[in-house]
Amino acid sequence: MGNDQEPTMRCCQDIVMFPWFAMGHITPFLHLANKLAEKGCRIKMLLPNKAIQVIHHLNLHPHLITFHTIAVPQVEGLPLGTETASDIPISLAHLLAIAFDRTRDQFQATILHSKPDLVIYDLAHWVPALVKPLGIKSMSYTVVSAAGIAILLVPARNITKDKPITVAELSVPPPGYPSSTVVLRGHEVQSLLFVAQPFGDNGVTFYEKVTTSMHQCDALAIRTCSEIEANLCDYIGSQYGKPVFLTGPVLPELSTNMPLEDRWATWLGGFEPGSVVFCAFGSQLVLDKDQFQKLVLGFELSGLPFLVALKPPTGSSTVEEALPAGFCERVKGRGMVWGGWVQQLVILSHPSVGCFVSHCGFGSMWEALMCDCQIVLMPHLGDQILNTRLLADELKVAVEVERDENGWTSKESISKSIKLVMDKDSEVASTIKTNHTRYRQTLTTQGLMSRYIDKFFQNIQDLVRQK
Ligand SMILES: O=c1ccn([C@@H]2O[C@H](COP(=O)(O)OP(=O)(O)O[C@H]3OC[C@@H](O)[C@H](O)[C@H]3O)[C@@H](O)[C@H]2O)c(=O)[nH]1
Repeated sequence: MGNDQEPTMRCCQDIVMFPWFAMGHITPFLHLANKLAEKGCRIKMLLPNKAIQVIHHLNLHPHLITFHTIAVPQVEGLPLGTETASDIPISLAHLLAIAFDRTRDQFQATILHSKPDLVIYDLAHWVPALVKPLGIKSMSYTVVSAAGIAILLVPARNITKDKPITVAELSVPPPGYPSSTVVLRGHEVQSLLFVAQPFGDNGVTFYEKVTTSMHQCDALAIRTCSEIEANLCDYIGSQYGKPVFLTGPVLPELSTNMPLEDRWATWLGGFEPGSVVFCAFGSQLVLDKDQFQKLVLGFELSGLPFLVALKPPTGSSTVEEALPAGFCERVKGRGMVWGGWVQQLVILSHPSVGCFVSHCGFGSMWEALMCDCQIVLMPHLGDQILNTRLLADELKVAVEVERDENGWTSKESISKSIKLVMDKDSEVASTIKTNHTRYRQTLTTQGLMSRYIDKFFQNIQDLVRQK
């Protein structure tokens, strides 16, 4: 515990973590906790009970990382028993945000009792005001890319309740924005207008929540690395006028030595090295039936072997019942559409897999960068679009599937992109392969990730020592 009498001797040993109630946030917070525990920190994570049940097995240091249950209050309109974003459709997330803000008293009681040196949190914009008077430092930790923040969630946007942002304003990057490639195009802006909508107690908007969180804390942390997003991180730092500490992507140890399920090992083993196209769209996305059918028809049209792991589309209880007529017979022996969870990381490292078709969620973005498959991207929501621009247009390690001005894609566009990256004689395929190899080698350099954690650990020590 820090010693207020001897500020210069204080060290950051006791940390409270309070992530937004979504598994995509809670899991990376726990990965960071594991890394900090390796350095001797004691971490208390404040989480809903259901989340604790789901992730407790990922706690590698139970004697140092403890979970403290936060009861999620009932909010009108939120289904009974909702505790995390996984329990509800995305359209109800704003109600969960109200419940999240109403856990403030529980948070405060825990802080008063534990008196940590540092609170690491996200989206709980009221945390700095609660902990500062107690002499406790606070740090907002962004677990999505810097790209997902820099163009939208910065003070230069100046979105207020009285002056909601228009599509035209959002189409132009904010003043001083450092990239001409990581930008939004046409129809994509529509999907980001939600930032000006209420997302929490007392009508606070998503934009206010994030910008207040990032304004009022003592330092910012982002789960990325400068090899990929230096300019965007610098821009965020200059916008908020405070240090930005990078943790690196903090991926769990790549457990590719974990055996692949027999079913997939046998199936993939039947194909030539680098020939199979693998597709998965993360843990949340549910396509509508038309999009789902176009997608699988695109794989069929490519003529290549494929393994697609997707949730059943809207209105179907299985993927089988949603497949186009005659599809199974036509792709028999070379194509598989699976409606359940698969071991994405292990599959990506299988020698037969040569191409990854991804929605470019933040986790998948890093997994794509680290594997040696060709990458084809089909983003659907906010940060996935910006991650896609980063990989396809800035780093030039991937190809994005063409969409029309309504955001729709065709089976021909999907097949064209897959064939383009899989054609060994195509210049595009060879350029993205070369660039991808260069970034992969940089990111997998021995010691790179641990240097990020060492530096981050030092950063938080220095932070808590500041008056
Ligand atoms: O079948 C599967 C599907 C997915 N996965 C894993 O699940 C994880 C998915 O995480 P992603 O961040 O890529 O995507 P999600 O859609 O689940 O995330 C969500 O939060 C992060 C944001 O960037 C995304 O925009 C949002 O959708 C990856 O680690 C992937 O390897 C599997 O292991 N098997």
